[in-house]
Amino acid sequence: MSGVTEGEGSVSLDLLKKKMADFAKERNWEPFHTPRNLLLAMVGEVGELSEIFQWKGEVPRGLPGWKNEEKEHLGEELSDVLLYLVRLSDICGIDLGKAALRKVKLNAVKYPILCNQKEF
Ligand SMILES: Nc1ccn([C@H]2C[C@H](O)[C@@H](COP(=O)(O)OP(=O)(O)OP(=O)(O)O)O2)c(=O)n1
Repeated sequence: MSGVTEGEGSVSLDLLKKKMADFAKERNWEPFHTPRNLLLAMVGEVGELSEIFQWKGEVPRGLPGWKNEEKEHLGEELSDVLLYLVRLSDICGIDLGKAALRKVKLNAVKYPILCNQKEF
């Protein structure tokens, strides 16, 4: 792995991957970080993320009116989902960044821009 730094700028998937690997190793939790366990943990966190929006009705973009604590909580749950996804990909030997870029390309082929959408 190269270029794993913790600067003020953007955060790389490689950095998160290393952080999660170190976290598990330092605690001797590697045996528990199996694909199935990580998948179930991630789905659990998706549930916690869903609870934040549950019963709120439609929420406008940017979350106007939300308290700082609510936004911080949202950031925590989004992060839990991302971290487990990164770890799951790593454990499965999938380069998540590469796979996602490939998928973006596939999506563009599957859903071409139509003429009447270009000015949107
Ligand atoms: N075996 C574990 C347990 C936790 N974590 C890490 C990944 C997640 O980012 C976070 C999840 O921790 P919790 O299970 O304590 O979940 P929450 O932080 O959501 O706490 P709570 O469920 O109490 O709200 O910790 C991990 O990598 N491996």
